[in-house]
Amino acid sequence: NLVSSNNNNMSSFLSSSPSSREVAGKRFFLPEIQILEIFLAVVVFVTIHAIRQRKRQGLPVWPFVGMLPSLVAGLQDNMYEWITGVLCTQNGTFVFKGPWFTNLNCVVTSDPRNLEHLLKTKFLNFPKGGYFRDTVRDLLGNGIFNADDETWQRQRKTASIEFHSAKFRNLTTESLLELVHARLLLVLNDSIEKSEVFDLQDVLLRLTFDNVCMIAFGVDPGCLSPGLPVIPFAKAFEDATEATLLRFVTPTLIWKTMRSVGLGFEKQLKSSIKRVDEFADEVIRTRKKELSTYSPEKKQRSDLLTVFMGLKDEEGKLFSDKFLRDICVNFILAGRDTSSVALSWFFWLLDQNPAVEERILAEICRIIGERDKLKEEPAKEMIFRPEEVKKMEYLQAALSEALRLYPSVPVDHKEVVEDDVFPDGTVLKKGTKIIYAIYAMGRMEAIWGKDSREYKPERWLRDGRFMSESAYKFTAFNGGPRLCLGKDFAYYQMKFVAASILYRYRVKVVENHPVEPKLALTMYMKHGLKVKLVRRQDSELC
Ligand code: HEM
Repeated sequence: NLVSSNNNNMSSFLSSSPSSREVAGKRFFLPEIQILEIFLAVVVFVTIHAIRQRKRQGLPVWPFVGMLPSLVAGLQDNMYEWITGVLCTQNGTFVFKGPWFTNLNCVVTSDPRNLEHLLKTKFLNFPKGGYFRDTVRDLLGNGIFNADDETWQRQRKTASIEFHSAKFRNLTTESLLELVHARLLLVLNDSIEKSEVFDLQDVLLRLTFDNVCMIAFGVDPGCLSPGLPVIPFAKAFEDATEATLLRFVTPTLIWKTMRSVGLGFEKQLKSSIKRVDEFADEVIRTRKKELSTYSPEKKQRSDLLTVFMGLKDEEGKLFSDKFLRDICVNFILAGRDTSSVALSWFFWLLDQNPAVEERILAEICRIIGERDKLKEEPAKEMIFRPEEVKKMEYLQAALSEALRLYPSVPVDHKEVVEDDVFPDGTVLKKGTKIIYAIYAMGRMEAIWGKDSREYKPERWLRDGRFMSESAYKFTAFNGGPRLCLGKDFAYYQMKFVAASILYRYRVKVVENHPVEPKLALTMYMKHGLKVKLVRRQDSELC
């Protein structure tokens, strides 16, 4: 019946007059036109609604994908600047809404009051959390960087005692002196003799990698050597951190599946971690042998591995080899690149601010001038002494100012354990991820005043003396109980390296060399820092 009635309709349509055909045609197309109209109306409504959300939430919120389109657009350029822009319009905090099917929802903040709440006042309510731990566990195990609660506390306490001991301070100053005078200056001299342009960031990364390995493992991998060789352990470490980073931008289910079948970057991660582990196992095995027999080095060793090997856990047992490996790998990660990227941005800023460079040189000359007053024999080679480095307060201000504008760790994160409310009124639900935007904090007028984007070391000085800022306003070294353990050492390292270079050379950045941050957990210069050195004339000094 249905078929015949349809056929009847069709034949009457074909045999009818043009006017009745038009009417029937209109009737035939009407539903499609209506669907189109409704669709357009919905699109217009959703677009207007999404764009109106921008005022309230900082970014348009789209159905299904939330704020993802804005994030993708932000990623095309400088993502840190994009976050800064949104935070400025939202008075320092906004809630990022990710796509429905992902776990990208988070609260982003740069408000110092919230930072104090997060890092100090309610410290226990904001651990690194399960998501972070799961994502980096293969590389970092249960090391300090990745641990919360007692596991973290135990390592923090022991490492903190060690970092403040005289023996450890000697290790750090002597290893640095050796690296700068026997290696760095030779490489730099070589570049002058060959009149070569080179990547200063790469050279500095090699220096700090060797240095932190000497501190953590008591072993020098030799990355900073003539010819700048590729060192398998350093390469494996770099590959492992890069592949781990990819997990943060891949849905958990996908990278876990890739890991279980050994696919793509997960395959590379597995093999890099294996190479890191082989190196660590070899060092641990050799050290155990050395410590079990008499050796003259045994007494002098004060690296972290040797210190932790002599300690026992809460059950009175020696730490397992795996735990010793985790401790060392975590310290290498923490101290590997942070000081070198900070120094790279510092040298780039100096190139643009010659007046600051002049003031640093004047300070160095004044400090070493005190040697003349004590009628000391002029040294064959100028080696700065720890007490002289400490007196370089303008240099410390210039480095802090570089870290304010280019913090080595541009964003960091926490997870909420129990429902809470930020001092600015933002409601935090259990399980929410919190991103604190350290880069944005360094550039906000609300925090640093109208000249927030200018490079002005003077803002750190009161009556010519360096004055540190609140860790919740200048968050480059984190704050509260998880304040960077290597902060004092990092300043010493950066000051010693910067003064040793600047005293001997002018560092000229190659004209038109592109400078922009790389999107990574550490703020590397994406294209390195290509420079040429010019030897300083005696007339420039003092
Ligand atoms: C300019 C240089 C440095 C900067 C800007 C810096 C910054 C930071 C930041 C932001 C954190 C917190 C990370 C987090 O919890 O997610 C941190 C933690 C840490 N840093 Fe540094 N760091 C620097 C150099 C160093 C060095 C040279 C070492 C060691 C030799 C070091 C050792 C550590 C350790 C062990 C932690 C973990 C502390 C904990 O969780 O209790 N840092 N650092």
